Amino acid sequence: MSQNSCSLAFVEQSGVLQVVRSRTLQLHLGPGRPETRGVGWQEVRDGRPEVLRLRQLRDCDKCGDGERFDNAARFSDRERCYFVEMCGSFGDRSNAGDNNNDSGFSLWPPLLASKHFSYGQQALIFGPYGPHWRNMRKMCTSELLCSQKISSFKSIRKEELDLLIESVKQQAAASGDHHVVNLSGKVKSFTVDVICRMLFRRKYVDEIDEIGFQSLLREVLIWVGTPNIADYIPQIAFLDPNGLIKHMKAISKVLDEFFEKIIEERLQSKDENRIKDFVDVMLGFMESEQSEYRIQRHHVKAIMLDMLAAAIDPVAATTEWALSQLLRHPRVMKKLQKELESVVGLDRIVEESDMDNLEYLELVVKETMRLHPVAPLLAPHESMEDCTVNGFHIPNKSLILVNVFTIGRDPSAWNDPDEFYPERFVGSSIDFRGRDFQLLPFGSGRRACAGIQMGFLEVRLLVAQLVHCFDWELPDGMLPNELDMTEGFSQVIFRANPLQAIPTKYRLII
Ligand code: HEM
Repeated sequence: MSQNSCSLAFVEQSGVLQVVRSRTLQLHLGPGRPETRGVGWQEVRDGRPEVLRLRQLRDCDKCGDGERFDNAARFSDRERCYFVEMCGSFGDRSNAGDNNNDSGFSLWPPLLASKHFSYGQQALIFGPYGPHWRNMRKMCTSELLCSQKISSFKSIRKEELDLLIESVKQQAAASGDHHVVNLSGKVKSFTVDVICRMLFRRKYVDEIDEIGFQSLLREVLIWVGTPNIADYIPQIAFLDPNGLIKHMKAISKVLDEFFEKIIEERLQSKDENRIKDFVDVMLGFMESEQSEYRIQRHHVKAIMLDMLAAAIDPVAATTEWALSQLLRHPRVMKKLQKELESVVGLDRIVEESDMDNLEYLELVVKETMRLHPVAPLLAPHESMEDCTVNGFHIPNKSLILVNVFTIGRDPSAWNDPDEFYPERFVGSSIDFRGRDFQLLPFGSGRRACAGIQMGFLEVRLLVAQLVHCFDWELPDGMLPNELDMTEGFSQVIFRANPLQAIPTKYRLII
């Protein structure tokens, strides 16, 4: 019998697991849907129950495939895992009694991938909570992802949106009324190009770049998401048991050379008049003695990689799901188009300044993020101190997985939870910024998404432009309710198959 199953047997026989289960069931039953809510919090003293639990969840919820959850389960060598399915149990910042666990859950478990792709956990994502992380987080939120900086890149977003709309128009014109557009691909290209221009002012396209930039990024995300035996058993990491470390080292070397080239070019050219991109801003801090941000060259590179990893897929996936839901719900699509007609008209394109007046658009995006949180278990968190949640003791160094997918479909929190119905938010104060625990697409607390403002803006812009400029139809006479909504696997939950649709009419009169 392996050591793991031995300890499991001991735990089962000694009744510890049972006690924990029944105590959990009696006292802490989560409000999750019946088929998944066996426990609100589950304590696991061995890896296997956790893996089982995640598999059950996958089977019941269909919110991703096995690999996704195997990834989460790879930390199962840890002594304990807590699986959060309860609204109101995670990161409550109200300081109300024992629900204030934000500081307790601010760590991310150290993975080997984070060592190789984060310059030894020197960046924001993967960075251990502490003074350096706080300094990096402050720099990112106050200097790079703040409102002022984001709006300084307005012209970039406009240029890229114009290019997107023009390319759809041209494709449609070239092949008549029935040209099928790969909306997923278009949206993804937009997000890549925008973040590249914000970061280092250039677009990197596979065909023209010898490194194959997008492929490289894809590789990083794949390796970060691939279960690594060395994460289970750190003692054998030096043997590189499934060869991942060798691959990660090779990719991080190529990336490092790429980032070095960008930094060198930048240090050589001193054009003071241009709008400062993220690299300019960070190099400015690096060179300044007075800067409050203690940052060195490897931090600049680590943040570049963070931004590329964090800004592309979540925006692309959320937009893809929003457009899919609109195609499945012609009533909602028409209502959104009506709003765009009345707020913007048909004689000009949507501008960023219109966003605040497009209330229904906001509801559509909120409802999309409720049903399709692109990180359904968020990132794995780790407790950094003993704490108590709803009377349940969580020891230090426990893995915390928050099932925002189930929370977003919890029937005790939402009427008709599986329905796509944006109107449910009319007159409701529920927001997605981490204070309302029914809706946590960006996480909550100190480790919540640092790019909420930019992400929310980009998703609304993309959806608004595509729906304002064109009428859409599904290919091959497919009916709206026949559109496949199966989720695929990646670090972020995209559609399993790209979203394809036909732009049947250009609606604007310009
Ligand atoms: C709709 C778009 C987006 C969604 C749904 C989203 C969602 C998330 C989620 C769920 C997390 C993990 C939170 C946790 O585990 O508690 C996260 C982290 C993060 N996101 Fe986003 N994100 C989006 C867009 C962006 C954008 C555009 C950026 C900008 C670069 C960004 C930057 C980050 C960063 C830096 C972190 C790590 C924060 C930390 O560890 O302190 N995100 N995001």
